[in-house]
Amino acid sequence: MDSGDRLNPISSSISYRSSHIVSIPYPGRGHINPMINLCRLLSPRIDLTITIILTEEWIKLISSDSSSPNLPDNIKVRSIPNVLPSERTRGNNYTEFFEAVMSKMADPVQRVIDELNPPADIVVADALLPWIVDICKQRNVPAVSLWTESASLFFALFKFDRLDAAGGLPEDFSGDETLSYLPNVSSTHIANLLPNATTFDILRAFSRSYYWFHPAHSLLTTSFDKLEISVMEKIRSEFSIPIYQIGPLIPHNLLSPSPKPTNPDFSPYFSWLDSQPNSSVLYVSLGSFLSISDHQMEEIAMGLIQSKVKFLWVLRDKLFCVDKVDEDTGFVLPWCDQLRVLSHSSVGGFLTHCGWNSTLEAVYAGVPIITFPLFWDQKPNSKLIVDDWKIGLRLKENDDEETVKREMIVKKVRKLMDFDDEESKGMRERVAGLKEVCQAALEVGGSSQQNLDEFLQQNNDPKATVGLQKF
Ligand SMILES: O=c1ccn([C@@H]2O[C@H](COP(=O)(O)OP(=O)(O)O[C@H]3O[C@H](CO)[C@@H](O)[C@H](O)[C@H]3O)[C@@H](O)[C@H]2O)c(=O)[nH]1
Repeated sequence: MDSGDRLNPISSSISYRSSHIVSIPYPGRGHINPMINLCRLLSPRIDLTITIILTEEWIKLISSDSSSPNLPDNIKVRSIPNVLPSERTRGNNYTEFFEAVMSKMADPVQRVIDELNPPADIVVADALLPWIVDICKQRNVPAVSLWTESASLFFALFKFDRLDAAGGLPEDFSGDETLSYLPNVSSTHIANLLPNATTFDILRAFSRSYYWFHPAHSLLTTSFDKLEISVMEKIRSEFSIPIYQIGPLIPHNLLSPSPKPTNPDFSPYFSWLDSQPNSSVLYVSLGSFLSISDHQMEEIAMGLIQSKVKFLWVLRDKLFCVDKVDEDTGFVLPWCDQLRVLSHSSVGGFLTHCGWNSTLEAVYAGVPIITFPLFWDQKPNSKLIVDDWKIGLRLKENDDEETVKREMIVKKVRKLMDFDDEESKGMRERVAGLKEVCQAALEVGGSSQQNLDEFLQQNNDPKATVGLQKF
């Protein structure tokens, strides 16, 4: 993308009466989930068709997810071939995956866009897909960017890119340099944004790839108005395009009614959760694609068991020490309906890798957190959780520690789940406060709903204002 692209809005003068929205998520769970939730929110609001473009592999993965109900009739899914490394191995070589997304997805996506009938009136694409700019420009279709990470990270990358473009980063960059300009966030070592960041080429590629929101028509974020106020003010002062905080984009409207044992969607872990005392269970999930060493897994398993706190643990492939886990200890399973689990009355804590969706889901459910960030935005997210919002504890006391030992896991788990512990009580109170603000944002007339309405009104669609229903 040249510097001109950064300054010239695509089709900013077009007023579109959107009848066909084409949605293109980045091919990863943490991006597809919020994009699909956005489509679900839009679908009843205006008279439109929505087409979501996914790889064949992702279509299979989504349709096998029993916790996710069928899409409304006006949302269609179109496939592109599996031109990327498989989701099952994505975590093994993230750089290779990212490069494939940058170089191999654009052609099949534009072929699908060109086949659509009726044609696309507007494209909503993940902020990580910069090639969408040229596709939209060539077809004179407005493009909207969806940002699925924190506003703080957005601002960090913006500043990083500025510094880089102005030659402000040293040649012998080591990663030890800090990003110290984030309002409300204490300084972050750049190396902390990536695992093994001995060079910053990938960070550069990431920060460049975000830059298509300069020519975008508008920017949607999965955050909500009162969560990251000062950093959002800074972002707004730097960008001329409209920015709408419409999150969290989580399936909260699908939470009720809860599945009953007679329902085919009912899974045994709900019965197990139902049988536990209030706020007694620690929910453990370390994300959808990154792997942890076997040794670390073993320490986590033994730490959880020795803590004597009951746990529900999502383990995707390897079932560690499962033979030692019975119903009096915990419950181990490969996948769950996470938002429903976090919202269950027996869940009182969350040990998480701090993906932004998981973070927002914990805030929505009012559950305090033990942070165990692995990669990318997860370290800054952990910082927000522990230092700024003060709703969680770090699992690692020392960042240089290679493996967190079982003794530390026992200590942190017991502390978080101890209702008499003053620090833990404080965290519970603060997360309950955030929960209220978050749920209010999603209510009828709440800020996220109003912002979504404003976004729709920006399209000059006369039907856009009728959508004031609960979403
Ligand atoms: O058993 C499970 C486990 C996860 N989830 C859902 O999967 C999503 C996971 O998203 P997230 O918590 O953001 O984690 P990742 O999939 O790891 O997300 C990637 O994308 C995020 C958004 O860009 C980034 O913040 C993360 O760092 C990046 O790893 C959430 O909606 C969870 O509710 C389930 O439904 N069931």
